Amino acid sequence: MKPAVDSPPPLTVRTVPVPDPGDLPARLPHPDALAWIHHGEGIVAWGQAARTTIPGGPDRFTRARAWLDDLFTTAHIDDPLGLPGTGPVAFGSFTFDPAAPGSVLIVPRHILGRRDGHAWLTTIGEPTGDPLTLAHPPTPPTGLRWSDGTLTAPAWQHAVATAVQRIRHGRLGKTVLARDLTVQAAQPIDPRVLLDRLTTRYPACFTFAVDGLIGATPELLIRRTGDHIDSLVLAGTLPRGATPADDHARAQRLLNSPKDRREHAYAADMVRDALTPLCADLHVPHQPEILTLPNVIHLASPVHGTLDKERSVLDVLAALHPTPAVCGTPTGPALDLIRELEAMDRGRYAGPVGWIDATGDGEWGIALRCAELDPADPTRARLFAGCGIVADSDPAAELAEAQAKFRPMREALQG
Ligand SMILES: C=C(O[C@H]1C=CC=C(C(=O)O)[C@@H]1O)C(=O)O
Repeated sequence: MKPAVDSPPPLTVRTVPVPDPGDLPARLPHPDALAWIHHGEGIVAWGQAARTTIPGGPDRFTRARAWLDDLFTTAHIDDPLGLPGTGPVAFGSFTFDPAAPGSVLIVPRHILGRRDGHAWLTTIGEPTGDPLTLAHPPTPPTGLRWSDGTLTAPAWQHAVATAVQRIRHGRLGKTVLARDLTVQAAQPIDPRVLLDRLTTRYPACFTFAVDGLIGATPELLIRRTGDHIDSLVLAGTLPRGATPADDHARAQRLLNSPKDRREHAYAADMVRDALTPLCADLHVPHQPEILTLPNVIHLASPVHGTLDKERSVLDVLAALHPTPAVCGTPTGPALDLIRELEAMDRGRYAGPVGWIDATGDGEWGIALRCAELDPADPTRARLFAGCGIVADSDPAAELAEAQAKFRPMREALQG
């Protein structure tokens, strides 16, 4: 069965080179923004030429791919640049829980991109005047009121303590527990303000916006460029220190912490196991390195490989999600424990988020450090943060880590 879709007529797609557009979020003409930006480069987009929602189920990535193949293979494409992200593109965001509905793919009407000295504008369907002149300055959110989400901080610490007990006495090595916060603003929250603040403050992260899910994730799940793939596995975290010397000491502590190294190894090993059958060669470092962000320090393993045959970025993504960075090890029992102890619907938090073009190239992150606007009331949003839990995790330290992971989005909202 195919996903529930409108069946659009064949797409007409035209990509043209444009002068350097400068700051990408500043070019978005209205709040209904799509974005993927890293170190100031990437794509922003608006309008909808086609859209599908994908039900939960083990075949959801295959369904997504089938829908895109139909759309892109029948499209009339004029793309003199032929770069990753030129021609037609779909933005996507999948729910964390494979059984949950709510995953979405959107093919925008207008895509503005900048990469490696090239800039382009892609228009899908009939041109609608000059979309680059439509920008209106967005208004920052005001009157913010914060509340606990599903669990209070003490209740969440209790859930962490329960997870630790289950891990010590069961066959589970690791799980990942998240909590949510809610925020209420006086007016609808404009994603462009959040994108602007996140790209400025977290340039090394992948800043994204897809259908009201906005964030800046440091974790690259998979990038495909031709037959080359990259991934950045993260797990093991400390909040930033107060001084450079303190940061240095914390980085050493992280590298030498058996608890954090174990937490990281679960994630890196799973990514290696999932990618090995898809690759002609694969490099996963033996030791993690340190990634320092403005709010936290992570253990990080950059992974690179060459695919053994033609595979879309979605095929690779299907083999990876959910990794132990957001779920645990083994996957099934870890997922069951998350469903039981978090007592909330993660929605698209911790799911894959990114873009794919007609050649199968694309970049997908794990949707972390993010907020989801309430589709029924855009003055409201839910923020999420989670932590890997292993046998020797300390609930108070995990709470402090989660607070540090909320910071990018809290501050993007607060100014
Ligand atoms: C689940 C989150 O982070 C994951 C990614 C990096 C480090 C993590 C950790 O050290 O716990 C988490 O596995 C989150 O930010 O909500």
